[in-house]
Amino acid sequence: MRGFPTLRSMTHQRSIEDLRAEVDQINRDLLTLLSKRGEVVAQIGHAKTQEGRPNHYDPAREDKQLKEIESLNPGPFTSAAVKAIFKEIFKASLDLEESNDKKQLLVSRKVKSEDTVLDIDGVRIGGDAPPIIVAGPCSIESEDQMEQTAAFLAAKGVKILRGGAYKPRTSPYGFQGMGVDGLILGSRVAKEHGMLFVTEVMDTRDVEIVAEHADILQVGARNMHNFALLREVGRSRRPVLLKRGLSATIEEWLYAAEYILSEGNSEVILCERGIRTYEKWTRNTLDLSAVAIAKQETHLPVIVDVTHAAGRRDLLIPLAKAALAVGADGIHVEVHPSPATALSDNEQQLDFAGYDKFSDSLSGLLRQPVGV
Ligand SMILES: O=C(O)C(=O)C[C@]1(C(=O)O)C=C[C@@H](O)C=C1
Repeated sequence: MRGFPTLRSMTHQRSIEDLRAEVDQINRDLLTLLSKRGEVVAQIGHAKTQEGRPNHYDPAREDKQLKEIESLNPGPFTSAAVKAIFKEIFKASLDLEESNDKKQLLVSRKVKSEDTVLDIDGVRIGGDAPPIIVAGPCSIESEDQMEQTAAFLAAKGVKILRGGAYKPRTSPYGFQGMGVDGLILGSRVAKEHGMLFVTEVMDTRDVEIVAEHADILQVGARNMHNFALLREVGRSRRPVLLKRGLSATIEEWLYAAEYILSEGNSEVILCERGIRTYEKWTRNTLDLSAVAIAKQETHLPVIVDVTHAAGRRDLLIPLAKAALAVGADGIHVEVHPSPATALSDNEQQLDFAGYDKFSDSLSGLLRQPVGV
């Protein structure tokens, strides 16, 4: 019996090898076209950046292309399959545009590969410098309080004294800080003990006066999105300690730093201080990956404020150890002679005995730069 003719006997069948060779050539052609598309799209991305459009995603443009692709689809692939492939192409194109954009950020390691090491009157921060400690009370409250704290911390080798003169309080009726008197006091006491003085500036109108008294200007978490303030501290020519915003993404934090660098001030210290999450057992959630990412993606020093991250004293030692283990260039911790009577944050500041225990536990990690 001869039976029905098979497909093979009806057509001249090409061998699998032969067909695969043709597929290989089509792949090469597709790749050439894809690369060509990528280059054109990169130019679109560049033009968008120059127009000041940081968000390159354009769903309307994608939709228009998908509609045309659907109407022209000759088969054999279904429209759904072809659309899925093109959506992947749009996604890769968008990633390309955005990564090109990031490459040009002044904070990026792609622009400056070596670590930025700050040298503020001989105090080195970042790079191969040993991790630093920034310590002091939440608020500057009195001469006695500052004098006692500075004398204690200086004797322990702490080189940077912190203290808030302007306090961003949740309630407008809470203690708002000593203002200019606090600045004068903080800077005098720090100088007397051979320390640098860091304090927060909250208002563009105060940048000049704060820069006159402080060695480092702090931009607090609540002001990380205050772009006018970021620009102003960028023009101030004082090093800036930039805290990450309460709910800021890493990208937003790095863009905030970019604002400062773009004004010509490259002396920025990033400070991770925990972010808001659903977790209630800590005041914030310390984001250690943000520290590792900021170290990887930027050339700036990164420190960790363990006090605000935890909001509780019993976690300060393990969190500081973890921060140093992931590469932090320093630790920020609040210390007060009598936390119970402090005018702000009295739940979380360390007393002197607490600080002794804290620094003893970290001593091995503080002497040597981690990873060297
Ligand atoms: O046409 C643009 O605006 C592009 O940025 C290019 C492109 C694309 O790949 O076609 C990429 C991302 C946008 O979401 C839309 C379109």
